[in-house]
Amino acid sequence: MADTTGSEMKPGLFMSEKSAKIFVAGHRGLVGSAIVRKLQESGFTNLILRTHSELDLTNQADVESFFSAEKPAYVILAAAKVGGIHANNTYPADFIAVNLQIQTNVIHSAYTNGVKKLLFLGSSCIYPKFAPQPIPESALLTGPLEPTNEWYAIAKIAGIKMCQAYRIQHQWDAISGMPTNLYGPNDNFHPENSHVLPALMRRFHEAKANNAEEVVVWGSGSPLREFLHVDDLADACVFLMEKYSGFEHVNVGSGVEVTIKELAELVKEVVGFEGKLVWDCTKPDGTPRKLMDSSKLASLGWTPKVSIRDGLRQTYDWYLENVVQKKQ
Ligand SMILES: NC(=O)C1=CN([C@@H]2O[C@H](COP(=O)(O)OP(=O)(O)OC[C@H]3O[C@@H](n4cnc5c(N)ncnc54)[C@H](OP(=O)(O)O)[C@@H]3O)[C@@H](O)[C@H]2O)C=CC1
Ligand SMILES: C[C@H]1O[C@H](OP(=O)(O)OP(=O)(O)OC[C@H]2O[C@@H](n3cnc4c(=O)[nH]c(N)nc43)[C@H](O)[C@@H]2O)[C@@H](O)[C@@H](O)C1=O
Repeated sequence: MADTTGSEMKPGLFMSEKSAKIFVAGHRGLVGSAIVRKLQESGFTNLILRTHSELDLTNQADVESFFSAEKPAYVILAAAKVGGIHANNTYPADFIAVNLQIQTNVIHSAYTNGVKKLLFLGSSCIYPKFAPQPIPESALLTGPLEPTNEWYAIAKIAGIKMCQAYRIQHQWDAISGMPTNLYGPNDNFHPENSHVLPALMRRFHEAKANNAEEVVVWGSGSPLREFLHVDDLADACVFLMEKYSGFEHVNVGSGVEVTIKELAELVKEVVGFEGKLVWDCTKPDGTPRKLMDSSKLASLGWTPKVSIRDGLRQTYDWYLENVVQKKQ
């Protein structure tokens, strides 16, 4: 029986192959665009990119044709159906079906077409609602999930397990990273379907522009969330492609958490809104806390660099230049 952890695979090839074909799935998104920036900054010259309209990753035949024609050497899977607590709670069928289809198609076709290494991205929501904090990788599947996003979480857990199954049966180098809540340029600023940070940034900006007296924030404000700037995540993804070839998924967090109330006050300050906050407790809080233990990644030698205050300022500057000014 082969080594079930696939540990015979040797990391350390990726950074030496700057002309290797790398398929970044989801390259226009928050994470995918940051990964493209990081790979280009690192000197990679042969990125294979396809927009959603050029290649619908839920279409198995089209994904197989793409891989058969392009034969990328590496794949970073940052394409998914993604949204905040309201979107997850409202469209459970889309979140489980689309994500299972995308990841199953990409992981399988990558393997059958000779990709050397694939990085799958899950999320911190894979862990039980009341997991021990900070949450170690070993907490996976040890308790009930958070109901507002369990459908998305199940899809992501299936992605981790699929990577592990291909490592066991085929000795194929598929690895999984579990990012915490992310933010930064190219985020989704949709008023209803986005995550909390971009939602508040847009809402505070519009309130300031309209001289509104108050801004509604969802929930009680008491949940805690860990945030990581997407440039740090992209750096961690390239780091994992180079340094990690292991069976278990790897948490990718900042280790810094804030309450939603503290986050709202921070965003309010960065945007410069001077009105008051009103809390809409008809909206769900979701999981009370999901601070991850990222010591496994730290032990490999990676640490985050962007502080939340600097990250918020940089993201708001980007929002003003790329969203607000474009509308004028
Ligand atoms: N944002 C966050 O806070 C976190 C994100 N993650 C994970 O990071 C990854 C990327 O998320 P993020 O960048 O935030 O998401 P985005 O929504 O910003 O980007 C997702 C990308 O996937 C593309 N996509 C979606 N469906 C399809 C499809 N059927 N075929 C082809 N492309 C498709 C989208 O294209 P288009 O927009 O044109 O449809 C988009 O470019 C996901 O795996 C997510 O689970 C993990 C933890 C936190
Ligand atoms: C990334 C990860 O995290 C997601 O879960 P989440 O962290 O609960 O997502 P969220 O950012 O939407 O909410 C965080 C908190 O913030 C509060 N909140 C206040 N006001 C707004 C608001 O205006 N919008 C939103 N979305 N939330 C708000 C909201 O009530 C909640 O208490 C998964 O869906 C899934 O995508 C996943 O894997």
